[in-house]
Formats: sequence, structure tokens, C-alpha cells
Amino acid sequence: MTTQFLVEQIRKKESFLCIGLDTDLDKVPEHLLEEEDPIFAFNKAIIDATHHLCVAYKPNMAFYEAYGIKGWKALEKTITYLNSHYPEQFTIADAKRGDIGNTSTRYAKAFFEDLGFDSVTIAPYMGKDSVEPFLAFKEKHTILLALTSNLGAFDFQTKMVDGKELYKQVLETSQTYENSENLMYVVGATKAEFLKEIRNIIPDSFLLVPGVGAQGGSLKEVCKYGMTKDIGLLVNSSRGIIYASNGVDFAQAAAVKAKELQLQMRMELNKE
Ligand SMILES: O=C(O)c1cc(=O)[nH]c(=O)n1[C@@H]1O[C@H](COP(=O)(O)O)[C@@H](O)[C@H]1O
Repeated sequence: MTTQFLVEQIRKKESFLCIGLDTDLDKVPEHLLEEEDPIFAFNKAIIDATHHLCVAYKPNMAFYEAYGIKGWKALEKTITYLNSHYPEQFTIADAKRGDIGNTSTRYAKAFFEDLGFDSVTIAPYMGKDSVEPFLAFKEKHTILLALTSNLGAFDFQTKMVDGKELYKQVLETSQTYENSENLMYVVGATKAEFLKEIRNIIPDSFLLVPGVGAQGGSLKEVCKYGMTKDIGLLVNSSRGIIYASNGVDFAQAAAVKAKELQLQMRMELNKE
């Protein structure tokens, strides 16, 4: 998917919401456990109930890998369902990969070619030759961790390296990589106050912003400092939406939560 198409979808739906499909069998409604594939049944119901309110879905690999082959099959069914029924949705494989070039190429093939995701999250720690194999894919997006939402972000990411915080080095250096136009970045919603400086370095790049909802980040603050003329934001909520209810009404309850965020996003978009 091109960035231009994503921006068109955001304007059309008045939403830059990404719904995180962090599907945990300990949290899904009990009646679904009788299904042959409860993970896919849950995801399908959530997607069908919320697709008109969001522009992206982000399954986090941990939640699928935790169930072995069954989890991987549910993931494959989920992305196939999204690509066939809702091809306008931007899909993110939240995998946080990155390895020596030869290995990164295989990860890129797995997520972009075999599974058919539009994007994948990547850790920048191994540098240029670990990231460029992902960037080589046309109309696919590499979402590099810049400043993450968790407390541990302060262990390394904000430390000074050559007179500059490490996350700023990540932003600046990655912009020199080949095909850097295919880069997006992760900035946690809990770090909204950093967005002003981040926008000085990458004024136009799209940001994936997790951490509203369960982690307490503020959508308003994120928009205030992070929004660009082409929006430039995908704001993710996972648990805050998908586990709104664990009864038979779970999908409708998720849609209510998604709608709440979409209405706030609509307001922010109209401020432009
Ligand atoms: O890459 C991510 O998506 C990510 C980066 C980050 O800094 N913080 C963060 O929470 N995430 C992911 O975003 C989702 C947040 O989930 P909730 O806290 O339930 O909304 C999880 O899948 C996290 O793994």
C-alpha cells in the first residue's frame, strides 16, 4: 500500500486508528473457546465490527507464536481475511525483528511476501544492513522503533551518544539508508512531549503511536505535537478496544470503544 492511499483512507474515514489484535485466549469470551479456531473467530468478529472505524490492524506476533502452529495458522487466516475482505486496511506485523542482512531478508520475505503484510516493526539496534533488506520491498513499510512507550525506553533510547540522544541518532541515521522513504517510526503515546523535537528531525514521516488506552497515553497531546499536514499518525490501541467486554457482545463493545477514539480523531482532524 502506498502512503498516499493510507492518507486518503484516513481522510475518508476521519480516523487514524490502528486496532491491535493482541489476541489472548485467557481474555477472549468463553463461548469462543468451543470454536475450532478461537483466535481467528475472535479476530474476525472484531474486524467485522470495527473496520469502518479504523484504517489499520496490528497483530502482535507474540500472541500468535505463543500458541505454536495453531497460533501461526490463526495469524495467516487473519491476514488473508483482511487482505481479501478489507484490502483498504493497512496491515502491520508487529514483530520487532532485525538481524544480519541475510537473515533480515528472510524475515522480510516472511512478512511481506508469504503473509502479505503492508508493514513490519523492526528494532534498529543492529543498524543499516539489518534494516535495508526490509526497505528494499516496494510499497511495503518498515516501522523502526525510535522512542518506545515503556519505562525501559529510558535505559538506552534517551541516553546521550555523541552529544545527542540515541533515539535521535536512530531517526537521523536511518534517514540516510537506501529507500528510506519506506520508513515509518514507533513513538509511544506516553512520550508525546518528545514529539516536537522528533518532528524537527522527521517532519513528514508516518509514526505508529501505541500506548493510548491501557498504557495511559493522551491522544490530544500526540496530535498536538505529532500531527503533520498529511496527518502522519497511526494511533494504536489494543487491549482498550478488543477486551472492552468478555461477553457475547464483545465485538459490539469493541466497536463502541473504537468509535469513541474515532470521534476524538475526527475532532483533531477538523482542527487542521
Ligand atoms: O511496536 C509496537 O507496536 C509497540 C511499541 C511500543 O513502544 N509500545 C507498545 O506498546 N507497542 C505494542 O503496542 C501494543 C499496545 O497494546 P495496548 O497497551 O494493549 O494498547 C502492544 O502490541 C505492544 O507490543
